[in-house]
Amino acid sequence: MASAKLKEVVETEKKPSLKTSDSFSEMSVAETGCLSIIVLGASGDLAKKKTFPALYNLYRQGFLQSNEVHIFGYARSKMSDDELRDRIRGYLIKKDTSPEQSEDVSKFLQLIKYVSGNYDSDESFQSLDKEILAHEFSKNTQEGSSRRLFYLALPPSVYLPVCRMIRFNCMNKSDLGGWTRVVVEKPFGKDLDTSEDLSAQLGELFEEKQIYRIDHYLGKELVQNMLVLRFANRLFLPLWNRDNIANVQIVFREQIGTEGRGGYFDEYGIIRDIIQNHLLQVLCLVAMEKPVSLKPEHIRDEKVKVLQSVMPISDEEIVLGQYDGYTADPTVSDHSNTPTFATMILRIHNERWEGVPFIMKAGKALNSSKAEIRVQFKDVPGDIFKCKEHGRNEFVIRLQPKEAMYMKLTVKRPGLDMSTIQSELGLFYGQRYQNVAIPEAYERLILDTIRGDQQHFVRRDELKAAWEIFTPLLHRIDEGKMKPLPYSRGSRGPIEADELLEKAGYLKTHGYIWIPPTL
Ligand SMILES: NC(=O)C1=CN([C@@H]2O[C@H](COP(=O)(O)OP(=O)(O)OC[C@H]3O[C@@H](n4cnc5c(N)ncnc54)[C@H](OP(=O)(O)O)[C@@H]3O)[C@@H](O)[C@H]2O)C=CC1
Ligand SMILES: O=C1O[C@H](COP(=O)(O)O)[C@@H](O)[C@H](O)[C@H]1O
Repeated sequence: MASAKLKEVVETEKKPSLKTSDSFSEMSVAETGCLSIIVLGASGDLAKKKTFPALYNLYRQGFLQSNEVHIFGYARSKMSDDELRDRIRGYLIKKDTSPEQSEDVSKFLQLIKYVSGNYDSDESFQSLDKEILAHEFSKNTQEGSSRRLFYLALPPSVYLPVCRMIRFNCMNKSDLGGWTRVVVEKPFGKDLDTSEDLSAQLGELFEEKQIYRIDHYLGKELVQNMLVLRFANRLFLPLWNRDNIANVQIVFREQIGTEGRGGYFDEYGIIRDIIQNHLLQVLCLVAMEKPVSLKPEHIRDEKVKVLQSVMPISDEEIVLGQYDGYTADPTVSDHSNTPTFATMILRIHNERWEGVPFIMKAGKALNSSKAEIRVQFKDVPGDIFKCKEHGRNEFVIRLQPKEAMYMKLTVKRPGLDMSTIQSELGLFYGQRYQNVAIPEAYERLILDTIRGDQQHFVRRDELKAAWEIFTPLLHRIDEGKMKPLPYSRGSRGPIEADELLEKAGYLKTHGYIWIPPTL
């Protein structure tokens, strides 16, 4: 008996914990019941490309154990368990997958069961509940201690009926340390009113602590690094303000257009798809004050404050674009006014940031794919080197691809002359952390939902404040009062966007060429 107990302890120590693993956040109850993860919309794009691969990666690393977890795919499409597994397999097996990994994939796929049903049918959700219960009984889980995670990989139009069905048919049966949590994808609404309406209705069904509004940018390595960078480095503390920073750019560029998602995109546009959520979340982390602690509520309190300090966006500080050929997509309206590109300036009215433009830029069908934060510092006062032509210090945090951060610096040009040149100090993750696999954003965030850590999820008041910033502008665009400018596929977007940047005070560094480090 004693040795069995010892074995159990050792095994628990070896196994990666589903509880929050570090002192950054707090966790509470002992969780012993089995875990059911239900992916609603299992036949869809997000599920196959992101959700199931993230679950597989968690399984592979031991965060999901086959003796306690079961995964249910749910959608209307008729298919067998094996048909769903075959669809997913193609996204898990790569050219370089080893035979051992293929075996792991097969074992993982055996944990998946498919249930077909409608999104507004009690009967369908009662069948789903029966399947989940059967799994829970098979694991001898005491009723009430089981954990149920519902992931809505679904179009927003069905969030409410689906949440109702979960609430009335599929909840964890009583409170014995178990739980029911619901992960909701963006977009959460289309403007302030629709979002508030959705929040109010969801709020009648679930408590805030059960709702996980996912924004996958919050799961990206360098986005998660932002608070550490800002608040754990003495170097940045005194510089991070209006006295030293001239402007900040937060940029998302994508080479692909809206192919395959034209119908969805045409209804939402680039501001709702990227800027109102992903880029705004990044802005919060760049601009917020130091939280009292790293508790999720303390961090989110500070994010809300900075959002509430953003001023209304002026029409003179926006450039919208639409790429040539966008409306040729049969799922897009011929006369669509939807922007596929936008550059705009946000201004934060507080002591730290008054007068510093935050330039938000996002576009599809551009000449490159990347996401980055560029913090441009002011000129050195009393410049004795007359080095203005070499440009300003700029701190760049490249979120993707190839995570990196580097500081553009002015140095003495090597050689006999006393002249200056622009160079850089850099940290390139691929080079510095060669043996570390950087987790996918979804992987990290799904693990957080299982651990009950809401730090990297969007709170209701945060969402409201975010919609308050963009709703007036979105309404002007929806009413056709603002028109997107045409731009060519594969270009930088409308030329007017670069002019806006210049007007905002961004100084481009001329003649500087970054030489990527080699391993
Ligand atoms: N795809 C992506 O890259 C990303 C998606 N998201 C968000 O994730 C969610 C899911 O996206 P995605 O997977 O692309 O969506 P899909 O369009 O692929 O839809 C998912 C599933 O929902 C069902 N469905 C589709 N349309 C309807 C409808 N009108 N009414 C009821 N059910 C419908 C279909 O399953 P069936 O017919 O079998 O029931 C479909 O397989 C969305 O909220 C999206 O905004 C967020 C970030 C990235
Ligand atoms: O949410 C979305 O994000 C993707 C881009 O995600 P990334 O992690 O590859 O940067 C974007 O393509 C899509 O339009 C949007 O809905």
